[in-house]
Amino acid sequence: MSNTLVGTPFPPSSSPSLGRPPQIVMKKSLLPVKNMSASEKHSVGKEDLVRLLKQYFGHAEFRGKQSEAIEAVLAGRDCFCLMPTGGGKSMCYQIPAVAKPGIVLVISPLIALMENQVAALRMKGIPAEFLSSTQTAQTKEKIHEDLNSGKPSIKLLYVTPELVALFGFMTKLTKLYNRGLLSLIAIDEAHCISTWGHDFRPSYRKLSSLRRHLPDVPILALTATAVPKVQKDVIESLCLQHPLILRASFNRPNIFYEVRYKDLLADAYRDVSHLLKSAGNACSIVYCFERSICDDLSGYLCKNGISSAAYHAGLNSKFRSAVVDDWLSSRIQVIVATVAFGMGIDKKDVRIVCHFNIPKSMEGFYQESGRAGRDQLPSRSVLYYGMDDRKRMEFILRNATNKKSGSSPSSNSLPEKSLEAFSQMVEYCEGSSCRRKRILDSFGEEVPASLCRKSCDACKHPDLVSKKLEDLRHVSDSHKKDRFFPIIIKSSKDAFLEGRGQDTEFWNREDEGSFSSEDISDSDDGAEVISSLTRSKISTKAVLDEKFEVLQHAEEVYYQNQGQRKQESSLTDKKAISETLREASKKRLFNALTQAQGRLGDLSLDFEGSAIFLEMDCFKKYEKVGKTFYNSQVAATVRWLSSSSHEQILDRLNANSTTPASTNCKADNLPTVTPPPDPIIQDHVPEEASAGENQDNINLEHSNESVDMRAPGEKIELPQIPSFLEFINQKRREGQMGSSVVSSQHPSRGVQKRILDSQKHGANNASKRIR
Ligand SMILES: Nc1ncnc2c1ncn2[C@@H]1O[C@H](COP(=O)(O)OP(=O)(O)OP(=O)(O)O)[C@@H](O)[C@H]1O
Ligand SMILES: [Mg+2]
Repeated sequence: MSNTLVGTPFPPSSSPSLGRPPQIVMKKSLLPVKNMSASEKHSVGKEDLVRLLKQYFGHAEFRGKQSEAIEAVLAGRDCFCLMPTGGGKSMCYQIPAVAKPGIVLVISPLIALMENQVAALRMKGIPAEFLSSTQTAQTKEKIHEDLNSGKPSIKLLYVTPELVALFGFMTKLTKLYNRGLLSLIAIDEAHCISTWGHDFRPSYRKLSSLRRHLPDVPILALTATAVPKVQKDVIESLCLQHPLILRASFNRPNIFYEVRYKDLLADAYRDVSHLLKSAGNACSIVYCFERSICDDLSGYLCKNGISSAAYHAGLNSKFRSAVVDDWLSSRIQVIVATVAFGMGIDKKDVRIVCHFNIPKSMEGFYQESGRAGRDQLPSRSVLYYGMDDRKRMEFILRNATNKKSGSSPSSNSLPEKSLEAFSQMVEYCEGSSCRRKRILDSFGEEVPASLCRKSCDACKHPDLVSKKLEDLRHVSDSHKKDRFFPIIIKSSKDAFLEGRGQDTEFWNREDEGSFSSEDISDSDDGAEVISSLTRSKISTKAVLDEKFEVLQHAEEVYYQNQGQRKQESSLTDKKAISETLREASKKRLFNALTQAQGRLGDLSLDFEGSAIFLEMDCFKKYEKVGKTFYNSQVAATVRWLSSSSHEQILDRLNANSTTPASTNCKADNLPTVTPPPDPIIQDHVPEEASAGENQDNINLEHSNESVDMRAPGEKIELPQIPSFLEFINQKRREGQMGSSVVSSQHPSRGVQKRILDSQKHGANNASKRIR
């Protein structure tokens, strides 16, 4: 064994606890890296490395390009390592950590990922630590103490890119570097640095300063998903110098690829349930693009005897951790998740990865489906393709603003880039050729179709797949003719415009962390994309909404300052509109539509889509106000459906559609009728009021919508929005008059009432019924 090989410095510990590095007995003193000669750097022989692999990790030999990568970095060379999901990239920096003196700095995007790896390493007796805001000050202090000591015991230090960007931490790293203690910088999931990648994280961009601050330390960039453009971007951004570029094949021969067509299935949920049941108790992941679908589908699976749980960023972190623990330890079989789940999860026996909605890019799809079969045993990837999902995704990608791409010069064409990437997924689903070849082609890997060996549906059952695609085309054609398409498109669009897109996490992996700006990326945030989209597209309504929001916020701050924080938060909870309530409302509206169909004859409607749309309408108006108003609005809509005419219903559904599709479909044939009013808050309206009688109604949230619907010349004055000062002064006056208690219990109603009052005076003809 060579002199520089660390040997067996870490006696394996059976139960090392996090935050307490195991006692380390160093056989040799650590030599500062900078003091090593070039020949010494090369001196760790291949047999030594295999020995360490066996000793610490129990593996007999290196896989793929592992040994090349390890040898390169041990020789002090930069390396770009492209290996498939589950290919064993972590080993490329873990072996150097035990083979070489000094500390390996690992930059990793997720805290969960770091925690997992650190725990696993410590179980193997390798001193590893991570730094994040989730740790106690005491733990962090211990780590820093160790780093500052003469002979740090830590061999691998995991940190987030956000931490590296902090001046204070960079200073610490520079000190370690100057003492010759930094042996390697490993950047995991390195594709996150590129705006061309599917998972861009602005914080990764800041890693470009590493080379400047720590010039002599070799950098190892690792990823499973980098198309040539991304590869170039990563290498340039990290300033890698003459890196060794290692590319292992992306082929995952043990995964069978299949596409199922939702539009040809009677019930997609039932199909998923059958699929999972057919695999016995196999461990599986189902990816959905919305939180509500995760909840809903998981509930359905549970009802059908499959142990499953939902996982998404809308659940609190304790609950999510419990779900992951249960799933990792096989207490639950299926995890139904958004893309917030999975990066870095190393569960070997996942047998099925199912995409219930089409992913936004081939890279994402490859990475997610690649979580199947990490043990190299036969596994399946099943993608459920639906035309509505496709349209929805296209709409979202087209409208995603460039904000996400930060200040990168190449950021101007983000929507085009995204759409281009998405088109590969559509081709994957709608094509009849080998799925495996399509995946590999998209990564620039040219392979013959024979490589597949009938391990995708297109190669195994070519006639069946062709037949399905033919059927799909028929359905698609008749869909265009018969279905009330605008509703679906409108509802999905509105979901985004009105902020519901926060439930959609296709781009939003890192919100899994949700700890602090140090730990997660701060600008790659779906909500931001949505809000800028909202601003640009519905500016008129947004002006009113925004003011209302500012007032609400001011009011909240005011009361918080008055020491009423507790009362306020319990009020917020009470006002919250839960997903369960929303689902129940959809069902009510669906039933009302069915009854309207019974009353009026053929409505030619997609009832489910229409119910979703109407519910969304109620939700978007009253999301911020609370569930009482929302419930009233749903009830009013149900009543309105029970008394409206055929034309009024169609008109209401169609009038709100602004997509081009609306002009292609039924809208053209509809008679021009006076648009019916939106059903509005009718708490104060007699039950028997007809839709026609509601015409004069106006309410706060859609007063400007109502203006649009009126005949030209019929003007409605918008309510006066009080200034912040006016608002606060009035609150004070109310307080002096003893009315603050009432207002504080319903702060937003307080504002609302005043606006409604001014509306009453200002728009006489429009506000008759409000009180
Ligand atoms: N040489 C090897 N022989 C056998 N198993 C190995 C070898 N190297 C790594 N593994 C195992 O392969 C699994 C995947 O390793 P790892 O998590 O490093 O993959 P990865 O390439 O980082 O995947 P991902 O892209 O999903 O993060 C681990 O369970 C690891 O123990
Ligand atoms: Mg990995």
